[in-house]
Amino acid sequence: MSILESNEAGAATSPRSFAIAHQRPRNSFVGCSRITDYEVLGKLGEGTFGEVHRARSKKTGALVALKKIIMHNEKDGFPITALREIKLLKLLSHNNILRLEDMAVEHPARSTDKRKKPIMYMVTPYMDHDLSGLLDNPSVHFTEPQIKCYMLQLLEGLRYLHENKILHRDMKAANLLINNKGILQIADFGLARHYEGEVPKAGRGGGDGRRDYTSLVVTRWYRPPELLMHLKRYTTAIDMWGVGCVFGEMLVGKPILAGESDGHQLEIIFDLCGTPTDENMPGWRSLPGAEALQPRPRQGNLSQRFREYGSGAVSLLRELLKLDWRGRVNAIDALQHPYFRTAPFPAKPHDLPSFEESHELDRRKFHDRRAALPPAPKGGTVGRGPQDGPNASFSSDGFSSRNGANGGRYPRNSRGPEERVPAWHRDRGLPPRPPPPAEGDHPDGYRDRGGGRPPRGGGGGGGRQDVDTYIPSYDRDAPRRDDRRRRDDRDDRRHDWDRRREFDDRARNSRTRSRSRSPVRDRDRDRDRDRDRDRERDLYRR
Ligand SMILES: Nc1ncnc2c1ncn2[C@@H]1O[C@H](COP(=O)(O)OP(=O)(O)OP(=O)(O)O)[C@@H](O)[C@H]1O
Repeated sequence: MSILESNEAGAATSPRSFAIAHQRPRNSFVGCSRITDYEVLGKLGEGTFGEVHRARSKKTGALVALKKIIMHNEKDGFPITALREIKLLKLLSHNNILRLEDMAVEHPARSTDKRKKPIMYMVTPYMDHDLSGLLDNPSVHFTEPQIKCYMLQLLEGLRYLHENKILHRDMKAANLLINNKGILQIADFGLARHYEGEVPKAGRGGGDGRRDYTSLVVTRWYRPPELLMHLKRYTTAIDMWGVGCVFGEMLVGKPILAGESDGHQLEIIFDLCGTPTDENMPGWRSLPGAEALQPRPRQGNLSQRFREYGSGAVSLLRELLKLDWRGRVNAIDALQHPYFRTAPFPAKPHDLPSFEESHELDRRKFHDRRAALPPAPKGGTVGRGPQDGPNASFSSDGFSSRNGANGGRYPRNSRGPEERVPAWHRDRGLPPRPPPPAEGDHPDGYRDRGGGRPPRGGGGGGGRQDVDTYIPSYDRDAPRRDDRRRRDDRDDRRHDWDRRREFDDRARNSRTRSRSRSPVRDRDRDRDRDRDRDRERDLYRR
């Protein structure tokens, strides 16, 4: 039975039946503890919600992660997005879904301001890594059996979510947590919601959507073409596209579709998957965001770009990155793909090696470590081939397969100009900081067309393709991955003016935060970004 029971018309029933249908044992959620029940050990990451800390339970001795719930606008009360995440996580029970174990409350000290509200923390088991942090660690090398093992777990988790009528809507490497027992868990349900369409069935792809949702979901690099073209009646297939991006990222060691704006994102998708046609993406022309599109005809270079990872990987990637969302493979079928039944076979989680912790904040450490490695001799990498260097495996398309995935099996035939640069000298593809949305853009992705009202109807809002709908945040000192989405688009039930206000505050803060006090450092950083941008552009032009 589905967690979210639906009536005959397919509409959601009450939260009560939602909870009744839930199988999770009662004793698996403590309820509300005090923060003093935990010993805080250090910061792991900074999300849009707030900081995430590592801690130890004083009662059980278990290591946990405490995610602080930030009240962006205190007078609005507890954020609805956090409530959604808590509600969903309390109900979910699967080995590949992060488990919410407790909520902890921190009361302000008596002497302080009486108007201060208590701070709430979500308590989840501590996971040693997030996938993007792990991929940033220059000493980590994924093997093909390992990639298969993570992929199977990811697909199992997603099959469970989709069967239970839940859309994750923020599938990305940073939201996949991995522990040193080889277990992968899907995290961050701040954007997740109940799905009211048909659950996926074997051999039937994602099917058709039944109702409209906001199209401003999913971090840009992992956002499928139908969302970039503002389809509102979307399906579970949006999460499957994200799985395809994560799969490609595990193969090459860095994000495979790192767009700099929504328009650029579509362009690089077309480079990889081909230009949409009535055959490969039926109905695309009538999507609101496709009105102004005149894409240059291309066949797509997916097979060529991923050739070195073998035909099985290419075939699965093709299924996951299908432009046609109705025909895109679902999790049930992806789990049956021959890729997982051909040698080298998937590893068992307990057979995987353990790694040094890698979280969002560790990335700075890896960044510094990579910078400290000896520079490559100019014009070549003599003595630093795949066998010699710590991560020296190169790819002809300019995407570093620095994992040396499959224990050095990859890549086979790469002999392009980029391979003259050692992998550790190549960034994982950080784009320059995109500009904030143009004046008049609404935070949920539609543009004000004079009347100031959102467009109506099945397709939702058409937006300008050169407008960013997601403002990433960067580290103070170093540019960081652009896979962190602003959180203010998370609640499609909030009023637009609330979101606008929160969005403006956030954009202002992130602008101030991103400038350091040192003009020299700012200048160097801007120069680095420009260089990275030029390099990325060159890569995409190929
Ligand atoms: N249970 C956990 N164990 C270890 N690290 C964790 C855990 N939960 C979160 N983290 C770390 O904290 C980071 C931010 O967590 P999370 O994505 O849940 O926050 P968020 O506010 O939703 O972030 P975002 O703004 O990216 O959506 C993660 O990428 C991960 O590095």
